[in-house]
Amino acid sequence: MTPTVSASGLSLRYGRTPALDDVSVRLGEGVTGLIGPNGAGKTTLLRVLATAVRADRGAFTVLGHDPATTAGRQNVRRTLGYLPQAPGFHPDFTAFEFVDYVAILKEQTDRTARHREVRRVLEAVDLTGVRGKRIKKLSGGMRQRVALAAALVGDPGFLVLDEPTVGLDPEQRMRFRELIARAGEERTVLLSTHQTEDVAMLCHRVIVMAHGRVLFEGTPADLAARAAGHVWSSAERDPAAHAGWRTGTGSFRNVGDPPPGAALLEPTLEDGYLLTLDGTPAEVAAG
Ligand SMILES: Nc1ncnc2c1ncn2[C@@H]1O[C@H](COP(=O)(O)OP(=O)(O)OP(=O)(O)O)[C@@H](O)[C@H]1O
Repeated sequence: MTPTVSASGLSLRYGRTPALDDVSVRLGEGVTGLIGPNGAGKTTLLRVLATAVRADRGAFTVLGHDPATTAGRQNVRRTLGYLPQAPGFHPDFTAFEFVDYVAILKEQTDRTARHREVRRVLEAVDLTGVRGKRIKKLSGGMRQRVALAAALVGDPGFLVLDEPTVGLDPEQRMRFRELIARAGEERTVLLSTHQTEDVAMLCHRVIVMAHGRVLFEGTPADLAARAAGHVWSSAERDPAAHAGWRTGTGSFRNVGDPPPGAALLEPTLEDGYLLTLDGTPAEVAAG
């Protein structure tokens, strides 16, 4: 992987809380998923990389630009599309007006070229038909697409998406995944999510964070493989399992250290994630 975004030793404290604790990551073209429990530091990492907040320590570069200098920071911002966790829409704006407003903030001063760009990004997220509608009248899924369109203005090389699939129904989520996959074809996308399914279906790399630290960085297959030999089925709940639940077939699926002779199951990414959070030694997969 040729890294397009590299961060090393990022640390940031809020009072006594280490939101980021010596975080080093490398991203390449395509979609990288960032998963971790509430308070893991995902949003903080995205905000640092989006130059919305500065780390106390550490450094990073985005497509060769170093935000440590004013000029470098400006270049990082020019190459960036950011979809924050709670996009601040003006509800009376139409979809077109909102994206146009973002395009103005992104220094697109030529009105004709800017409007062409606004139409392009709204088309890219399939919102052409409702571009004149007020945002308050759009569904949650459509609003998320307006926010994605705004992030895509100017064709940024680095797209930062903070939990973009939250609150979407399964069909909307599927459509949104399609759009993100398309967006990731020729650029670097970092996507924070609580859905291991988003990662399994969409991401070529995955980073697991907890307590401000990176616990795993590698491919989704590497993460699933961490649980090989640690997932088994049983007729009754196995008290030795770290986690276990009754499945639709009535048998239990257990994750942890199996008893001798257990009926081992093929691990999923979610199994690997659960075991990683459960204190498996921190590991960074090669590549
Ligand atoms: N502005 C802030 N002021 C004080 N503490 C903060 C601030 N932002 C984040 N924190 C704390 O930093 C830690 C990391 O928070 P962060 O929002 O980055 O986690 P997260 O992984 O994005 O969580 P979630 O999945 O719930 O969005 C948490 O303990 C949080 O309470």
